[in-house]
Amino acid sequence: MTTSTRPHDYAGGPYPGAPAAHTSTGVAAARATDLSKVYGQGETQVVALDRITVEFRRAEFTAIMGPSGSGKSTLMHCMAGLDAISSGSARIGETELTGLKDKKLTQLRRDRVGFIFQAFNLLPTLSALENITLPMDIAGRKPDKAWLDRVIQTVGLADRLKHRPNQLSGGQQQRVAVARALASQPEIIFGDEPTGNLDSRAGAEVLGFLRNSVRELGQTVVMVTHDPVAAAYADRVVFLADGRIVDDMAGPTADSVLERMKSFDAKARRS
Ligand SMILES: Nc1ncnc2c1ncn2[C@@H]1O[C@H](COP(=O)(O)OP(=O)(O)OP(=O)(O)O)[C@@H](O)[C@H]1O
Repeated sequence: MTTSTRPHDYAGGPYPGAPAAHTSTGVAAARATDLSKVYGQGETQVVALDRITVEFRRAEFTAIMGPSGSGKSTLMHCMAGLDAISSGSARIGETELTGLKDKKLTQLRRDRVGFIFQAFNLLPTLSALENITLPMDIAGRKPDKAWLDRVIQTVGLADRLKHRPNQLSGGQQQRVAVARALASQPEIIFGDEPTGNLDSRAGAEVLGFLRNSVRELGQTVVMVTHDPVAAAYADRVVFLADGRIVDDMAGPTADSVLERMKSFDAKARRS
C-alpha cells in the first residue's frame, strides 16, 4: 500500500510477467506524425486535427484533455484505426494505418488494440468471465491462463466472474470492460472517457485499476477525459486546443491540470 496521493510515482523497472509485446524496444506503442483530419468540404469544412505530432510510449498512461471540440475523440479514433486520416501518418507500433485494407485494419484493431468506452458495452446474457474472453473467443484465440488470472486479480473480479452485468455495479461492469481490454494483451488501450458514466468512487476504482495495469502489467493506456482528477492518474497529460497540441505535462496532479486548464480558458477569452 502506498501513501502517495500521486499514483504515477512508480520508479519503473521490469514488469514481472509482462508479455514481450510490452517490454520497451524504443518503438512507441503509437505515434502520430503531422497528422491532420479534415471533415467535410468547402464552407462546412472542419479541421479537427491540424498537423499533430505525438508519441505514446510503451507502459505509459497518457490522458488527453482539451475543450469540447478540440479534437480529442478524433485523435483517439484516428490512432485506433477507427477513423481514416486526411494526411500525415498514424502508426501502431511500426504499422502504418493509412493504406491498410479493411480486413487488415479490422485484424489490427482486434489483435493489437483494446478499447474502453464510456458505455461499458458488455453483453447482458454473458457472465463477467465470458464477456472478458469474448473478443478472443471471436478471434479463435485461447486466452493465456496465467495472464488472464493476473488480469482478473488486478481488476479485483475473482469473486464476480459468474455474475451477469446486471448483477454488477457500474464500477464493477467497467472493471469487466477494463479486464476485457487487457485480456488479449493489446499493444495499446484507448479509453474514451471510461469513467464518464461512473460516480466518483467507482471512477476512482476503475482509474486505479487502469493505473495498476500500466504499473504492474506494463500496459500502455491512452485515455480521453474532461476530469482533472482522472487525468492525475496518468503519467502524462497531452492538452489539445483547436486540433493542435498546446501542452504536454508530465507527472500531473489534479491541481496542476486544473491550473493549466484555467490558463487556456483565460487565453481563449482574450483571443
Ligand atoms: N463526423 C464528423 N463530421 C464533421 N465534423 C466532425 C465530425 N466528428 C467531429 N467533428 C468536428 O471535429 C471537431 C473535433 O471533434 P471531437 O469530437 O474530436 O472533439 P472532442 O475534443 O472530442 O470534443 P468533446 O469533448 O465535446 O467530446 C469538432 O469541431 C467537431 O464538430
